[in-house]
Amino acid sequence: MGSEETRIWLLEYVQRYQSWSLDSSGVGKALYLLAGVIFFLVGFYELYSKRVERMAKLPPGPFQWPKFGSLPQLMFLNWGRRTSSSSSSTTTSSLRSILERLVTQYGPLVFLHLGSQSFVLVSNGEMAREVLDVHDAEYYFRPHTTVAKYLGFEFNDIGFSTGKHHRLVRKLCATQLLSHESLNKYEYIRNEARATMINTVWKSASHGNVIEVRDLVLDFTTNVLCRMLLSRTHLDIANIGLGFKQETFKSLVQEIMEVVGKLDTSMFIPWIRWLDLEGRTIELKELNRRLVKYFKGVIEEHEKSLESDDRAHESNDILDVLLSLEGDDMLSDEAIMGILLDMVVGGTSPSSSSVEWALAELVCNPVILDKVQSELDQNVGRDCILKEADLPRLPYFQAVVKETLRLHPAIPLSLPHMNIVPFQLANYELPEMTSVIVNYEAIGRDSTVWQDPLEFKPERFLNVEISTHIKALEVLPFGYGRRACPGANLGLSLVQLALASLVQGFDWMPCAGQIPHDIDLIESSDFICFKAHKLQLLGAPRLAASVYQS
Ligand code: HEM
Repeated sequence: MGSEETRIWLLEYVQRYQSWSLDSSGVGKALYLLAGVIFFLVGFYELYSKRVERMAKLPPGPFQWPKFGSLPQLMFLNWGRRTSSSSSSTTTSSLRSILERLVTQYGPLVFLHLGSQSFVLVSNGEMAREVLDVHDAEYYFRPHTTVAKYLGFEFNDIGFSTGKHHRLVRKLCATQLLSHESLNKYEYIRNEARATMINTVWKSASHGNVIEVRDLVLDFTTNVLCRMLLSRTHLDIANIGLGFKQETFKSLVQEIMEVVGKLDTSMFIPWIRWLDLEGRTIELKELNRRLVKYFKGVIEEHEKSLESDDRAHESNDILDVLLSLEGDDMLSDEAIMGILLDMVVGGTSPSSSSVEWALAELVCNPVILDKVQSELDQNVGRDCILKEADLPRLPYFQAVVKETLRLHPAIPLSLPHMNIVPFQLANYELPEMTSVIVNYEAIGRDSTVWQDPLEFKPERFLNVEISTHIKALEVLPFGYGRRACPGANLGLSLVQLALASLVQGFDWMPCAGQIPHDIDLIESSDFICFKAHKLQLLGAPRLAASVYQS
């Protein structure tokens, strides 16, 4: 085609096009539509290719829908179904069985985008080391959730605070509140609370009553913690003249556990938080109001008592210590309330759940129970109840405790460990504000580390120090790094003292009509992993009557 011909063809073409575009018969509209579709597709391709590029750098995980991420799939997975493990009667909760499925499908690092929140689930020791050890400083932040605001007293407690304040309260825990000296100082409280517990079981057992192990041990741990912290048992709380009707700290803590355990939509879609669809914010505000009322009363009482001459130089309980801090260490009322609450919640339930699991495993495995009792008889005898100083001389009993903490970690999933800037994890790039959840339960049950991981076999800890396994990040019942449990030593003392005393003091058997095999080991799906059904047992005293009455 010559240039003149081309010019004419183009003119004709433009004229035809102009007539189309001016034509209202529909062809023009169709062209506009087509242009729109092309524009949209090009835009979508651009966006999608960037998304694919971005996602290629993320750990593997289920498909993400725009805006909702993987929420729809997780919601439609069968939350109620329980999966029985093949090699033991241990049964995982529905939530954790879903996570288990994700781990099987995608491996030890799973990326989940839920609503607008990013999560990474870490399920083996090697990956946990990256988060809790190598890059601990980058991953120790916590997201600012509604729970953190109201139960962390505006992020001033231990578990939800960060930065300078977190460093200060952790130092206080290590050097004063939960130090070895402090634990020694309060040994008499543990012994007195233990005596009450043993006496309660003895009375119930003499009447042939069924014993609810969880309630019993929760009473013991709450008594110890409340006395250490506030010099009062939880049962006193209704009497402090604050207008509470039969409010006990135990019931408050129970309510807290229930609210914390609930999943709510605004966790994943924060911009609908103001709607408070599930009414959770109202619940949390109300709990905060009652806690503040309670704690303020106790703080005032302690302040008055400290001002009086006789106690000014003598700190008796942990609240006294907190109120006596001076200079840079001085804490606000919010921080004091946060520390007290963290210690009661963190200290009571995990210790009680560990004792309940241990006793359930022992009754299910009578041969192991027998060995523990023989060891106690040989080393302590039957004329007196054991002392804490006897515990290091009971290696088989110690192995039972360690095995319980491995197989049934009280806190199976960590709180979120968050990075505030984008960060590299293994070969992946995690966007900022990703919440890393460490799956402590999966780490302790990793079949590449532990033989028969779902079997209760204390023998595996007989000749190996648990600290060796902890250093290798193969079992982490108390977490690791900056966010590791500050109350690990106290927790361990409570579990050991309660369990050893119950096993030395009584023979334990299932309720009438049951055999050991009937005791289920189904886990609850709560933040603290209790048995799904409370352990009910019959006890028979094995020591002289005078031991239970002292
Ligand atoms: C058997 C008993 C206990 C177990 C199994 C246990 C377990 C744990 C675990 C696994 C964590 C780390 C969570 C994470 O990685 O985010 C933790 C943190 C914590 N625990 Fe414990 N704990 C026990 C007893 C206690 C006691 C007795 C106290 C206090 C008196 C306590 C107070 C805390 C606090 C305040 C945190 C948060 C630490 C922080 O974020 O800096 N725990 N606990």
